[in-house]
Amino acid sequence: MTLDLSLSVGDMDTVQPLLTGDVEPEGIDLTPISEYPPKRHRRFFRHGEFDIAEVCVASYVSSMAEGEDFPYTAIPVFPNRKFRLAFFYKNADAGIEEPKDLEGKKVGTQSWQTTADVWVRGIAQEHYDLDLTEVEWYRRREDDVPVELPEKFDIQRVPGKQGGDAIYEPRDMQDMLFSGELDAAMDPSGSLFRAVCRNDEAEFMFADPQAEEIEFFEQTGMHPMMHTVAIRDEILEDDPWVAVSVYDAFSEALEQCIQRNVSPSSHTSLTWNHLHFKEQHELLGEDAWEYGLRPKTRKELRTFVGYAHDQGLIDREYDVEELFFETTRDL
Ligand SMILES: O=C(O)c1ccc(O)c(O)c1
Repeated sequence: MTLDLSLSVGDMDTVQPLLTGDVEPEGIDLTPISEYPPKRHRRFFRHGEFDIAEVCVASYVSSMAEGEDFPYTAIPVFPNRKFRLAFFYKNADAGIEEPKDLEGKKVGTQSWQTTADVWVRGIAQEHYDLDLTEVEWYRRREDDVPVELPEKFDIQRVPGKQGGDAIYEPRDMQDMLFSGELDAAMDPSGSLFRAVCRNDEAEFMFADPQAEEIEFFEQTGMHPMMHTVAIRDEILEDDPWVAVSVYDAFSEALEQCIQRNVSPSSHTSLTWNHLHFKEQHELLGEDAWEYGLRPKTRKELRTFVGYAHDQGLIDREYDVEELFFETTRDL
């Protein structure tokens, strides 16, 4: 007998074979649903949709707070990794040379719990000496897993488009950054990236973000994970084999993705994709996208948990093992 389960993931190449049905987890008849990250995370964490979902690591660790009983557990699969220093922008006239100059300034972020922004804030603090408590933060969205944030952080809501009793809709971060109402902003969605590439009012925080990211990798060996995969506990309680079956399916999908990327074939309009992949492989190593709890991934998770703790998202620094379903800790 097979189980009928729903799965929501993004549309990244790492998970495409699960969306197309080219890869099917053993014993499971999957209904795959592709959904854009913030909406997918909200639907899973707030509304309990989907049996299995690719989710934001920060909201997942926040859901583990003592006394809370969120009904899902992750497996060590990380379909989306990015350095994110290229997703950090400044107003061109704000007089910001380096992240430390953001002390006393206004900085936009998505939700406090957006994993990409947790990484960027943590790296800015650890590697660029930015005191996060000295920044005036503006967030666009409430966190998907509500937590009480420490008062030492000055976090305000981005002003709404309309005043009065109108339903709150945050003002556009691009307008606020370009006009100088925000001195800097973080945006993992890519919409500020496109705007910054086309306009002079704002710039990348780092003059050469790719060089900055490569240096970060050379110093730390980390390729930050954005997402993990969570499964509803009621399924794992009845059928614990689902965890390894889903892990294996994500691993097979990743392998197929890598095989496509290395081939100079006709599946992409990126003319130099195979050469770009070769360059990435030489820079980041064979395990750039590894799944499972190997030493590199353990370091990334420990660092992330430390950042999440420093930033008030979790009340203690969880051990890496605690984060994942028991049978998937040693795969
Ligand atoms: O909050 C966002 O916009 C956003 C965008 C892309 C992501 O991968 C993500 O996790 C969040």
